[in-house]
Amino acid sequence: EITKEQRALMKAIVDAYNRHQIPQDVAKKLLQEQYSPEENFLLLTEMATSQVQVLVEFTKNIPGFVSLDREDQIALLKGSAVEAMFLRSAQVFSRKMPSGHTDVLEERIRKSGMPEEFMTPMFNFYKSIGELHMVQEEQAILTAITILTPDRPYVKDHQAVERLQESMLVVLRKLCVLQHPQELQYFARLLGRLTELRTLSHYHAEMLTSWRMNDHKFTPLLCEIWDVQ
Ligand SMILES: CC(C)c1onc(-c2c(Cl)cccc2Cl)c1COc1ccc(-c2ccc3c(C(=O)O)csc3c2)cc1
Repeated sequence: EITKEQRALMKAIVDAYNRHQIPQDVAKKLLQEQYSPEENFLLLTEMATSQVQVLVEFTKNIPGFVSLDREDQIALLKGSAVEAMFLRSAQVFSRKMPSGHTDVLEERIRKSGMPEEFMTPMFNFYKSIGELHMVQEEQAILTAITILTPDRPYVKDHQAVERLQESMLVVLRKLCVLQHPQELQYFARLLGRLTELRTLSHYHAEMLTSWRMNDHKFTPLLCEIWDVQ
């Protein structure tokens, strides 16, 4: 019962999601570089910077996004970047990466000078995403839904964003019923992860502050999207 235009919407989002990925040479660095807190932090910074670039390209391909008010587009990207990156890196964790990327990413995050108290919620989230066994379409649409969240700071035209998010929520709900017929509450569980993402995003803001305290440097792109420095 997915309509023609809903299928077109889903295809556009999934194609954009697959088209825009971290370049292999950047991802491969996870395996190559040394292990020291400084080296790990630098690598993670490079990953995040590359991921933000990928995220911007993906977002521009979400049907209707570029027709939104320009300033609202920026507000949505800034407000959702961390959450979208948690979703993306969570999928890296749950996907048994070839050549052991997964534990390498965990290893580097654990030894990057990140304050201990953020590790537990972060890795609990990664585990809870892994347990969902999301198909690629669900991952792509859930990321788009996260980006098109109307109540981000400084968004002016709530309505316009809500309309776009609404149409994607409808598609996601139908997809969940089709992909996970046994699990009646699967869609509700997926949305529950979005709530968890908000909490992680608040933790992340504190993490940034504590990193800046012991003067960790970020790239210009990250400074801009996270309003630091
Ligand atoms: C500035 C830096 C220290 C930082 O601050 N907070 C976070 C941060 C952390 Cl530590 C966790 C979650 C979110 C953020 Cl922003 C980070 C690191 O952010 C990352 C963002 C994205 C990846 C990431 C994505 C995709 C892929 C793929 C793939 O797609 O094939 C293969 S390898 C890989 C790696 C890793 C780390």
